[in-house]
Amino acid sequence: MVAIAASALSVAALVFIVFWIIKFLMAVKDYSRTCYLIRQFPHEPSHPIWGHLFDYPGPNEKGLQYQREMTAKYPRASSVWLGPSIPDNIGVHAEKDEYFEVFSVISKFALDVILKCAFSYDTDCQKIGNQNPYVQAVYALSEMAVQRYFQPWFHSDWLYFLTPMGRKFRENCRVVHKLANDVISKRKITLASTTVRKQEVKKNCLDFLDILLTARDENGEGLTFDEIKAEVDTFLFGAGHGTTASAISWAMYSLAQHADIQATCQEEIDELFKGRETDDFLWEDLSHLPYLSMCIKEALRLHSPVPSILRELTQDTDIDGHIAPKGAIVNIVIYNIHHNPTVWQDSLEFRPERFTEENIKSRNPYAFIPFSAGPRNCIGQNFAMDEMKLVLAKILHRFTLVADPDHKVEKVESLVMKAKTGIQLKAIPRKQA
Ligand code: HEM
Repeated sequence: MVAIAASALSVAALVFIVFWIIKFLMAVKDYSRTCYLIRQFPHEPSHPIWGHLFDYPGPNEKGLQYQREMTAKYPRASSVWLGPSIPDNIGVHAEKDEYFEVFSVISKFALDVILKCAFSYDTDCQKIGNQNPYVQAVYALSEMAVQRYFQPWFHSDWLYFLTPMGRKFRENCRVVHKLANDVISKRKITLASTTVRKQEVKKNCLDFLDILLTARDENGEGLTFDEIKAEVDTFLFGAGHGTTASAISWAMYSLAQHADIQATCQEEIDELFKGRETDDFLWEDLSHLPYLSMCIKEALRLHSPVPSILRELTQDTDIDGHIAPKGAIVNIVIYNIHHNPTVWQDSLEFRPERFTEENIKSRNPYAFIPFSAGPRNCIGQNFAMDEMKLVLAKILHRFTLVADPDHKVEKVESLVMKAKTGIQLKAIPRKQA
């Protein structure tokens, strides 16, 4: 009798242990999958209980192929919007002779740019600013995704969505997805019904959304609504606006800190305008700003707007004599690569001459990877470089930037590199400078 009870007890104990081992393995799997999903834009969970668990794994190869096509053709799409590409609010602060917080001004600008260039969509985030529920939701989601990432106990969807933060997250997802849905649906109708848009598409005046909606594979099949939405999300949140906002803000900060370097940029820009009647930039001007380009690259190195990326190993990999197993998630810290003392002497110094052609040639190409490297590198990098050149050239043509000497700027790693209490700069109109 005792023996039967003992063996029943050990079977129960065994079942209990196996149950917890399975639970543990599922939690580990859930964790790595969540890391992956958070790396993409955290789209709205498709199921009330399972949340993201059985959703599509972010943008697929077919979609990325279209994205690549778009970036190859982008000058035509975005040159339409070369005109107003200076952050409106800088002029307002300059008139009042006051310091302004750079991230908040530039990120609204960058959101306007990507919405306009990729989707021909006017939001005017710069004017409406934080009162716009859409802008609010975008910022809140970026913050929440980072908070969640650092709280592993919330990686499980069912627990997270029971919390007030999880519910707020979901609410914000709805706001954002409503906009994506509206933009796509409206364009579908315009494409189907207006000859003007069709002619534009024929003439190749495409924006990113046109490409997604009109592209067909070899069997004549297009992307589904959900696939298009995944691509729109990647462009808007995962990739196209926070990154550029961070890069422009930090470049402005470094230039403000180095009056001599800033002045050299201004001379280069003024030279372009000699003998011209308007101060509109031409598309060709972007290839005649070598010194400004060097400053931008040095800012990308020094501040690393995307500080780190994750990769899942598809095979056992020898890293410096240590074998990292297949399936492991590896964190590649771009910021550390950009501060490797064996490559970059005095790495915390802002020195644009590190990017003269000669210096670039003598360096390992993997020493500088702000846009990552390899087959999944940033497909928006040419667009981003042009956007940065254009906006910085426009700002420096009109203003001289000065940093607030009483404000301490401290880096804080988020999805993109930010400053703990922001960056405070003043823009002084150049005639008075
Ligand atoms: C200075 C600005 C930018 C920086 C520093 C940057 C950096 C990066 C990095 C490091 C990656 C690799 C991410 C990873 O592997 O986890 C990436 C991917 C990507 N970026 Fe950018 N990016 C910038 C601007 C943009 C812009 C403006 C767009 C869109 C117009 C864009 C679109 C993308 C897309 C779609 C991917 C995913 C590519 C893929 O998975 O194959 N990026 N970016």
